[in-house]
Amino acid sequence: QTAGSPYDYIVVGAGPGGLIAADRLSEAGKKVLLLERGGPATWETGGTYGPVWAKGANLTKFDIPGLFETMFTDSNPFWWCNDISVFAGCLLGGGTTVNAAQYWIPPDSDFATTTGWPSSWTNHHLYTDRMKARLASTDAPSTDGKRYLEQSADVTARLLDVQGYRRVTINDSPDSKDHVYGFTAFDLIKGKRGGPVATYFKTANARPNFTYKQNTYVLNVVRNGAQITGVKTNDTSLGPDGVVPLTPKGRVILSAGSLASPRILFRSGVGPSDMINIVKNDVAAGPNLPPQAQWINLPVGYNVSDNPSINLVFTHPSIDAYDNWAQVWDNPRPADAAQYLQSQAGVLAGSSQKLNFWRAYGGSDGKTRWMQGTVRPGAPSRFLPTAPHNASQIFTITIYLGTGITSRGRIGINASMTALPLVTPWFTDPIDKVIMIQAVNDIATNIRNVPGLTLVTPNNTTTIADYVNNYDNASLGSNHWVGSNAIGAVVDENTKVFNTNNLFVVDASIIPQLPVGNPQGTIMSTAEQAVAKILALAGGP
Ligand SMILES: Cc1cc2nc3c(=O)[nH]c(=O)nc-3n(C[C@H](O)[C@H](O)[C@H](O)COP(=O)(O)OP(=O)(O)OC[C@H]3O[C@@H](n4cnc5c(N)ncnc54)[C@H](O)[C@@H]3O)c2cc1C
Repeated sequence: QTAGSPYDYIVVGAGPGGLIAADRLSEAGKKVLLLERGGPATWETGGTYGPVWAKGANLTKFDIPGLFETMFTDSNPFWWCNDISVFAGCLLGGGTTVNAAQYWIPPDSDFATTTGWPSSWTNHHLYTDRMKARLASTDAPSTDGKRYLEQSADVTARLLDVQGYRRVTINDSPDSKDHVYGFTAFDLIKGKRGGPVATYFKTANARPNFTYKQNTYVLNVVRNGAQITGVKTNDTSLGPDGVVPLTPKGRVILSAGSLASPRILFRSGVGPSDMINIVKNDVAAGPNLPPQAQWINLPVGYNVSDNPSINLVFTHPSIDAYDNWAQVWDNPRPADAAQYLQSQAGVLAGSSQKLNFWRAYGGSDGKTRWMQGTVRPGAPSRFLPTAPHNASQIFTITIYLGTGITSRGRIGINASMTALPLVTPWFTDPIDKVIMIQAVNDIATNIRNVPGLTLVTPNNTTTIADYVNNYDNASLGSNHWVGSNAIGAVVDENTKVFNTNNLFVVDASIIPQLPVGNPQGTIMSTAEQAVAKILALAGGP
C-alpha cells in the first residue's frame, strides 16, 4: 500500500461498530482502511501484556476473562483513552477488549419506534441473526461446561424467587425482561475473550482488500462543504500531512465511540457552534476547521444516556468472595491458575458477573422503565462497609435503570480537547430516581426470607432513599453511553450525517435510547444493520 493511495471506505475506530462495518464492507469487495488509535490486545492480535503466572502460555490480560476486575486496579492502565474523562477502551476492540463481556441478544424493544428508532429499523432479526451466527453467547464459559463460583447467583435466586421472578436462559428468550433472572451470558469463546476481535476482525484481516493501521490517531475528516474527501491523521506516512484520501465515490465511517465520534465531528466543523468554537480556539486543531460558512449545525453530543446504577453489598455464609479479585493478577489461587492454564477451565474462564435479572416498573408519568440487576462475588473497594463484616462472604448486586428512562445528559469537549460529559445523564429527571428508589427497596425488602443474608452497604442506619439520594455522582455511571449522535437527530436512517454526502457514523452514539441490557449486543446488531443500509445506499463506491 503506497502512501496517499485512496480507499473506498475509511473506517475510524476498531471497536465493535468499526470492526463489523469494516468486515462487512471488505466482504462486499470494497477497498477498506480501518484506522485505530490504540495497539494490539489479545495474544492472537500481537498483544503481550499478561500476568507472570501465565508467562509462556500465549495469554494476555485481555484474553483471560477472570482478570476483568484488574482493569481497574492495574498500575499501568495503557488501555484507557487518555483524553476521555470516563472509562473508554483505546486499543483494538475498543470497549469489547476491556469490558466484562456480558452479552445480551437484543429484544424487539431495543429497536422499537417507542425507543426512538425509525420504523425502517424495527425488523432487526435478520441483523441480530447475522451477529449471532458470527458470535454466539454462552452462560457457561468454562471449557468443561461447568459453572464456577456460583454462590452469589444461588443466594440471589432465592431472594428473587420470593419476589415472583422466574428462572430463564436469558438469551433464549430476549423479549422476556420482566420478573426474570438467569445466569450471566458472555461473548467469550473457549474460555477466552472472544467478541468482535476474535471473529469479525479475523475475517476482515484475511482479505487483501482490507488494510488495518493501528496506533494511528484520526484528528478530523477533510471536507469541501458536504463532500468528504479524506481523513486527517497524525501519521504522515499515510499521505501528505497525514491525510488519507477517498476514491471519487468513497465514504468515511466514524466508529470511534460515544465520546470520541462527537469529538471528530466537532473537529470537522460539525456540531453545535459552542463546541466548534472551542476547536477554533485550539492552536493545533483550529487551522484544520473548514471555513465558518461550511460549519454544519447539528445536535452532536446532546440526548446522551447511560444507565444510572446503584451498588448494594451483602454478606452470606455460603459466599466465596474470591478475595475480592485482588489476587488474580499477582497471586491467583494455584489450583485455579493451573486449571485455567491447562484447559481454559475453572473460575478464571469467566468474568466476575454470575447472575442477571430484570423487572419492569410503571412511572407516575405513564412511562415504563426497565430495571436490570447484576450479581457478582466481591465488591468495589469504595463500597466496602466501614463497620466490621466478614470480608470473605461479600457479594454485590448492582441495580441499573435502562430502557425507558427519561434522564439525558450532554457530551462535549473542553479547552484541552478532552472529551467529557458536560451534563451528566443520571437522574436529571426526578421520576427516574423515584423508580430507582422503589427498585432498590424491592430488592432489599425481604432479605430476611433468605436465612443468613445481610445487607452491609448501605448499613442498617441508612434508609434506601437516603442512600440513593446521597449517592456519589461519580459512581452512578455504567460506561454504557449512547445517543450522542442519535439516529434521526445527527444521522439519518442510513446512518449518514445530515447535510453531508458521504459521512456516516456506526457505533453506540447513534443508538437513540438505552437498550434493556448492557449494550454491546445491541451495538453489534446495530452495526450489522447499518452497514447493510450503507452498502444498499445509492451513490457509493
Ligand atoms: C469498563 C467497561 C465495562 C463494560 N462492560 C460491558 C459489558 O460487560 N457488556 C456490554 O455489553 N457492554 C459493556 N461495556 C460497554 C461496551 O464495551 C461499549 O458500549 C462498546 O464497546 C461501545 O462500542 P463502540 O463501537 O461504540 O465504541 P468503542 O468500543 O469505544 O470503540 C471505539 C474505538 O475507536 C477508537 N478511537 C477513538 N477515537 C479515535 C480516533 N480519534 N482515531 C482512531 N481511533 C479512535 C478507540 O481506540 C476504540 O478502539 C463496558 C464498557 C466499559 C468501559
